[in-house]
Amino acid sequence: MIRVAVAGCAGRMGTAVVEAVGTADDMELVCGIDPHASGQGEAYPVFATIAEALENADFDVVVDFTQPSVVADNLRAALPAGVDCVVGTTGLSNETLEELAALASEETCLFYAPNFTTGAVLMMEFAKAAAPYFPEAEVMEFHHCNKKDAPSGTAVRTAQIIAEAREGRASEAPGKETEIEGCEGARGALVDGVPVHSVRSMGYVASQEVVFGSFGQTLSIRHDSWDRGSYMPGVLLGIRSVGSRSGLIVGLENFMAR
Ligand SMILES: NC(=O)C1=CN([C@@H]2O[C@H](COP(=O)(O)OP(=O)(O)OC[C@H]3O[C@@H](n4cnc5c(N)ncnc54)[C@H](OP(=O)(O)O)[C@@H]3O)[C@@H](O)[C@H]2O)C=CC1
Ligand SMILES: O=C(O)C1=N[C@H](C(=O)O)C[C@H](O)C1
Repeated sequence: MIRVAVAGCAGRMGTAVVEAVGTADDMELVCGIDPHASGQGEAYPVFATIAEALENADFDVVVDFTQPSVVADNLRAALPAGVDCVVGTTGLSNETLEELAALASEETCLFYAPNFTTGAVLMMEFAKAAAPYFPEAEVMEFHHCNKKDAPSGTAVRTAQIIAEAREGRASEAPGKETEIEGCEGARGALVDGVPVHSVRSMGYVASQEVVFGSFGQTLSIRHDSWDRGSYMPGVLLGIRSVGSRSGLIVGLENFMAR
């Protein structure tokens, strides 16, 4: 049995992870961690902080779906204690992830996936394949209005992948210099030179469209998550995979079978 703790267990994603882990035959939900969970009605122990959980419970893996402002401190506590970390919380830079991974004991794994759906992973792979053939690329992402970070982690990763595949070639489309005074932001945020546009609205869970442009043609690659259940097979795959890996691993593609 893989012994699992879920940080952010009272949140939108944490609630779904608790349920998914609870139904997996090879996993045991040891505890939740969330400062605002009541700890009363839950069928499992809940601690307010990861420090309390590490002191009072024994688990192999912590799954973190908390907030950009707290995830780094959670990892700073878990990694030196030899607990493998499966991280979905977005907002950490590659540099911070590398610094945190250096705190891990030798056999411990820090796994971060900006998106746990197979569809989004494929969207990014298709974008990587298309990028060298198109002079222009823009990323539009659409999320529920309670999301705390913008751009999304998926959009940041997609822009990085496109920039790498373009090998430094800059976009030829008119850029931020064309924004009208007082309307700055109209051309989006530049992430590694790729404009990213973030929409926040009721009605969405998470969607992203990557639009590539060339002479007389566009190519649109779109992915939609309409239910948080879409992330759960990827989260469970991450939990099952980290025990046999060590160091920093970024992206669900590292564990997906072909
Ligand atoms: N990688 C992926 O595939 C996905 C990633 N995400 C990311 O996951 C993160 C969480 O998203 P979502 O579930 O919507 O957010 P929520 O705000 O619904 O959930 C976060 C939970 O974490 C709690 N929390 C706050 N501080 C701590 C702490 N120190 N320790 C433990 N728990 C804490 C919050 O409590 P309180 O609200 O009371 O502060 C809340 O209950 C975001 O960064 C989001 O971008 C989301 C979906 C998919
Ligand atoms: O906050 C969310 O909901 C999501 N966050 C992740 C991100 O920032 O990319 C993954 C997915 O888009 C849902």
